[in-house]
Amino acid sequence: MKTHKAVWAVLAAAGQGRRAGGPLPKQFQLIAGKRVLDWSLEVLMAIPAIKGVVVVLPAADPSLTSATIKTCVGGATRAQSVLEGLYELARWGAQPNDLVLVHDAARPCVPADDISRLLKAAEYNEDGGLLAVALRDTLKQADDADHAVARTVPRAGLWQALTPQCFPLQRLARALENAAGHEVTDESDAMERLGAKPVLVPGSSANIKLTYPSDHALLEAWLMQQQPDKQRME
Ligand SMILES: Nc1ccn([C@@H]2O[C@H](COP(=O)(O)OP(=O)(O)OP(=O)(O)O)[C@@H](O)[C@H]2O)c(=O)n1
Ligand SMILES: C[C@](O)(CO)[C@H](O)COP(=O)(O)O
Repeated sequence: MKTHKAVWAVLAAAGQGRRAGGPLPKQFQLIAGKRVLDWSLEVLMAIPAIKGVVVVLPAADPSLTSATIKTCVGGATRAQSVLEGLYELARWGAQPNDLVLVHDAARPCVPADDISRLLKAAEYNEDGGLLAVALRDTLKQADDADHAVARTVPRAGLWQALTPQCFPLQRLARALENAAGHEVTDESDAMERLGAKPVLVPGSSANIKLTYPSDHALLEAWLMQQQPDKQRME
């Protein structure tokens, strides 16, 4: 049964991008003619069900604000930044049972279709859900000392978590508050700690996160395909 009302989004863009390097945090770097953050925001804004988006930034910047976009300042960890985004949504008028899509600004290639399928799944599962990709390569556990293989890990049932991840606002806020002081790298982990069983929604393997400098070229190739006119000009 459908239990939720409006749908909102939080775009996490308050990180420092240490692993990606560069003169600016990765979400502000230009790829295929646009900031990574703007590519990601554009996908969210194209989903008709989304009522409003809170963009969580490293420092105040009202320039992104519009009737459907608000901004707030994030925290030291991704979890703290997302929590700030949820508080901003509540101040904006979002209701406790409303659904919130949380997306990494550093994942600009997420297909809109994947988000729509995630929303449908989360609307019918009270514990929410997340986009994910089933592990496809053989998995090795390394011996920390010298990178020798300690063992092969059975990969059946293992998935890589992507974003967006989608949960009811109030339960997600409580889960992230409860996880304070623990290392939680995604919303699902915080929810799982409270006993939730979010549903895994198979997503596109193109939805990679800009994490290391070598990811830049992959993202650029994908995003250029979305912009055939620009590709022809260059
Ligand atoms: N305190 C933080 C940390 C991360 N993020 C956001 O969460 C997303 C995914 O996080 P990650 O790839 O770990 O980004 P960074 O923390 O910026 O990267 P790094 O760990 O390399 O510094 C990014 O869009 C990032 O801007 C955030 O909003 N607030
Ligand atoms: C939320 C996330 O993108 C899911 O894969 C990821 O956990 C972000 O943090 P990480 O530090 O890059 O793992």
